[in-house]
Amino acid sequence: MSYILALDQGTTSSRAIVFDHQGQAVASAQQEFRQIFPASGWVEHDPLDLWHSQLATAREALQKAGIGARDLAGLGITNQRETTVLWDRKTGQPLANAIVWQDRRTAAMCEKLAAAGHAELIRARTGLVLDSYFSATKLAWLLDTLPDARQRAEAGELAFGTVDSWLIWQLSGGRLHITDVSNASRTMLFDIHRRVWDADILALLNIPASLLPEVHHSSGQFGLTDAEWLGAPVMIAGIAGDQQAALFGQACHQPGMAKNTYGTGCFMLLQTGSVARRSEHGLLTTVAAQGSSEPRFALEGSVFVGGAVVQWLRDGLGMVSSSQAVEPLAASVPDSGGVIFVPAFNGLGAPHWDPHARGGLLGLSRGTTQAHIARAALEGIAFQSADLLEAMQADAEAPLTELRVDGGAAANNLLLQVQADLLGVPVVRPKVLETTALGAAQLAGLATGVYSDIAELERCWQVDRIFTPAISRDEAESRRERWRSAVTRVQHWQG
Ligand SMILES: Nc1ncnc2c1ncn2[C@@H]1O[C@H](COP(=O)(O)OP(=O)(O)O)[C@@H](O)[C@H]1O
Ligand SMILES: O=P(O)(O)OC[C@H](O)CO
Repeated sequence: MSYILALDQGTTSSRAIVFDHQGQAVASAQQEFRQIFPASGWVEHDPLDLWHSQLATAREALQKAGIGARDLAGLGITNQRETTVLWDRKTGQPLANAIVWQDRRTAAMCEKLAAAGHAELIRARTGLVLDSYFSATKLAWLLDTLPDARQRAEAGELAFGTVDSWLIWQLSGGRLHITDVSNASRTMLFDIHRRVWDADILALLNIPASLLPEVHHSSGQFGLTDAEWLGAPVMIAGIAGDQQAALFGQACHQPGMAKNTYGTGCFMLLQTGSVARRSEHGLLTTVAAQGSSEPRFALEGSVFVGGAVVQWLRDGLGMVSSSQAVEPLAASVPDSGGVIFVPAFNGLGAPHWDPHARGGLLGLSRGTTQAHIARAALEGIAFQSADLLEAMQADAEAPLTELRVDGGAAANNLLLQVQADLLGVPVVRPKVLETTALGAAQLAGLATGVYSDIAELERCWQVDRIFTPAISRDEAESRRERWRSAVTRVQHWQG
């Protein structure tokens, strides 16, 4: 009974990992699913794809581990955040595709709200910048657009959830409609200080409260899955948004510790303990995963396109056959040959918050090759993260001494070396790169007695490799100046 199953429902794939009581991954499974791009700046997922791929990977991981559901002490769920699902409470069927966090269709709605003077209230209550990134305006858009949706919502027939809620609803056969504080804090509907859904913001967007899930801590015995899914009921004991789960799995429990995850996007989180610090530099205040009743907060910088730029080189341009192949290609040239790639495919997130920016490849010359573009793409990921760290350093009480990293693209050594060079602080990669799933497993393990306390989790975290800065600060600053100049050229591109 000392295994834990972590379900990690990410933007591009669903993963399931079985961890043992020492936090070692015993078996894992992964499935990619369809990305739907119905219009420029729109991104959707089919909620049933999310559920089916997640269930299939859970079954496969158990099978590979050679264990059954009865061997599990519990299950932890972590997920792409903000992505908005609306479904029928009676049939469990989604009313529409999920609107993905990257989707910008509600940018105009946000601009209207800002023009009407609501940004400050939203900032003060939710810790967030008024932006289409978050669930609130996506849900309002669904209610405005789908026939009868608002009326049916008012009649209590519909349920809203981020992906954690959606999966838990399915896993529990519709018995549980819940979420945790870290996911709730990304909806732009949640008062992070009082820890309740915010009645004023709900009224502003005309969202009926009956749609919303119950909010819990991130660790606890929340309820059992139906036996039919995994062969026996399993206790759902951990829930957290993927970035907060990664902060937890990276053992960034002490205020001042930070991690950056290089997945589809890049997400840098700084643990601020019990203090909900307000950023003066374009970052978000968010709720960290909560292992106990003590509230925990973080400062977050979110970049919309990180590893996704590599996926675009692979799938959009056919330049590489796999994401891994980008590293040798980029390393085949000593620098980007003056090319700067600003991957603002869906606008720019922190610290710029510009939904109208679009991607730009600047500094092309007749001598530019695929290798230069590949290198510029990796540098573009690192430059964006450097902008986040600069904002964080400006907001933080003490300078950061290291940055812990994880996520799919953190396997790329060249990217992490460029990152350390630009930041001027060591970049530290842990042995377990699946820190998101690990964090979810740890939250579930704390609630089910597999782990005794946070100190035990801190002892399990181990370094794989440290990347130390290898260029002068002057050199780093001059490269970043070129980057900043490129960013100004792609801002406000799409009217
Ligand atoms: N070796 C690599 N170099 C650069 N990018 C990579 C590499 N391996 C994976 N990626 C990128 O990382 C992303 C996948 O990371 P992952 O953490 O699985 O993302 P998510 O949780 O957002 O689905 C993809 O966008 C992929 O292109
Ligand atoms: O699926 P990921 O790992 O790219 O994470 C997505 C974030 O949660 C979006 O805020």
